Amino acid sequence: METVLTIAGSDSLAGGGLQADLKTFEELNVFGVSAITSLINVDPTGIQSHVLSADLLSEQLDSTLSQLPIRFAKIGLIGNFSNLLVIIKKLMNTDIKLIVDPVLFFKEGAHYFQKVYTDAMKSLLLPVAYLVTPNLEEAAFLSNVSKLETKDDVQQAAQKIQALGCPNVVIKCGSRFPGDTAYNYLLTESGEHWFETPKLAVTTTDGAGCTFSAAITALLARNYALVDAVQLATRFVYLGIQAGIPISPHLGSVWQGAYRQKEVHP
Ligand SMILES: Nc1ncnc2c1ncn2[C@@H]1O[C@H](COP(=O)(O)OP(=O)(O)O)[C@@H](O)[C@H]1O
Ligand SMILES: Cc1ncc(COP(=O)(O)O)c(N)n1
Repeated sequence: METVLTIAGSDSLAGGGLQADLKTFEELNVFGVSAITSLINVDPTGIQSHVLSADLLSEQLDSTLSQLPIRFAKIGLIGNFSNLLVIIKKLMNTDIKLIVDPVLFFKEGAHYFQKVYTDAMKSLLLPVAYLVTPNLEEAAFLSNVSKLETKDDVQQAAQKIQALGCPNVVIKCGSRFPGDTAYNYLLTESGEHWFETPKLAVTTTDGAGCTFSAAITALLARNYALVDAVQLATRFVYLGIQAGIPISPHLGSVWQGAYRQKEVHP
């Protein structure tokens, strides 16, 4: 069985973050290990974040990378500039393929990141990544395209993000995009693909982005082609949102077990 690594924050409500990643890995038949960057608490007042030290992150990365044959790693919430530098230092001269979920704009509440951090994400992390999976707000931020309201806007933003040095980009249009359809747009060096599902009128989308990106990571580790991995990840997260766990009138978590229950697996 393939071992995949998530470098992410902990979300105590377990919708997103490393909990979502590890559950998704388990459901998709890869063995998940983790390096924790930070602890996040989501409550009705917003998000509280506690970033772990660079030394603690470094030790976890050494432990996993030195003892396990890892070919794919997913990077979620990093939290600050020093932890971003640790990740770059440990991973850039390896053959590990990096799937980066930027986690700059949360739907669970507002959170501010320093410019030195967001600049480093653009100039240091994306150029060494294999795939980046921004949500609509992150895509607008990374591409400097102010409004993503049409499919043309999304295509243009993906091209600009690709130009930062990451060969493959998936923009998750999700609930933020106008209309009744939830789109994912994949741009690779050899072409483009749209994936779509009906938009669900539910609040159980905490963890949707993490789950989607983790599903792609697991499937790539199982040698799926990127297009097929994005296709199946779209289905996996759709079912997870549909069967999600409501927490408050505004918030609920994706349930990663939905795909196992609904689909027949050979
Ligand atoms: N309302 C929705 N209905 C159906 N699918 C959705 C909905 N919201 C999000 N998704 C799916 O969840 C994935 C994550 O999207 P999104 O919630 O925008 O990302 P993030 O969690 O990073 O903000 C999308 O790719 C999309 O497939
Ligand atoms: C530690 C952590 N990282 C990321 C998210 C966002 O999750 P999503 O964008 O998938 O809703 C989260 N809730 N917690």
